[in-house]
Amino acid sequence: MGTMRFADRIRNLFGIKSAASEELFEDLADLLVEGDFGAAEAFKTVDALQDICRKNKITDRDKIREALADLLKGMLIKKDPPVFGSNELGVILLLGVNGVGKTTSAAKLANLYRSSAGRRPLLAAADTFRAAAIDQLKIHGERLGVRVVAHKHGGDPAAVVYDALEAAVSGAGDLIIADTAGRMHTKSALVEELKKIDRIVESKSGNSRYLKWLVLDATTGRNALAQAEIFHEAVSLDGVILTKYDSSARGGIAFSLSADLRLPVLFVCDGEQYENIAPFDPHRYVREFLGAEQ
Ligand SMILES: Nc1nc2c(ncn2[C@@H]2O[C@H](COP(=O)(O)OP(=O)(O)OP(=O)(O)O)[C@@H](O)[C@H]2O)c(=O)[nH]1
Repeated sequence: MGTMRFADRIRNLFGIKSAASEELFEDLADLLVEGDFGAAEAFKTVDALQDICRKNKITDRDKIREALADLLKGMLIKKDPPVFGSNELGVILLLGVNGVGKTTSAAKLANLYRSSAGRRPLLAAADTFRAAAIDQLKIHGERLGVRVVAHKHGGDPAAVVYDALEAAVSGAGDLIIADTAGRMHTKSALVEELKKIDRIVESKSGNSRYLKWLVLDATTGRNALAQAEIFHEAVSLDGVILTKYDSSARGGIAFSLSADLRLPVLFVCDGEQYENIAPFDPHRYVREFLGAEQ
């Protein structure tokens, strides 16, 4: 992405004092591609922007930027995070490759839903492939005072979720947040395992509200979209959590997730602390993407 932050470059592009030219739109298309847009989508967006500018006789760069902001906002699927009913059991399966921040996000969600919605979360350590993942979730559980349902390393992850469901039904909690494996011996083994967990939760969750969220590292660019495609195809996702949004290397993956996969971003995480999670705010996301000052 070069040495200059993407947001700074976008800001520079619109900061030039001359009137808009064909070149501005060409540079913008290039920048959008660097900001995690697919090439086709970047050109489509810039074409639409040029149309709007022509129709409305907009030539001022500030006004073009405003039109772009509206266009980008319109691309994003807006979906509020779920509010669970008072007698409703929620089951959230967190998916994603290793290192994206799944375990941390599970802990953040447990903390958030407990403090803001009065839920009684249960963490389920369904990444049994990596011993450290189980330990890490247990540490979060101890720190937060949240019960962690775990089996031994190498155990059956579907059985862990099953146990968490039994525990919840017998009164131990009303929101299961399950951490799953991000890596196995092969990609197909991982996909098969996730499908199996999905089948079991689907069949055992009865009247509960079962949701599948993918955790994506906002700094991994188009690679994040490739991950989303694989997981979405395997288990049909309900939404995305974007992590590491505090990094300057973040791009605009939410646009492609909306445009290509019709997947909403539900939460954005911007740090390692439990409080560093917030519902996705399209307005703010677009502002920051376009290099607005914080
Ligand atoms: N800066 C920043 N760091 C984060 C964020 N979320 C998670 N991390 C860090 O990213 C690293 C990986 O997070 P984990 O939660 O262990 O990731 P995981 O996806 O569970 O990965 P595995 O346990 O390896 O499967 C940790 O050092 C986290 O503290 C975030 O929003 N911002």
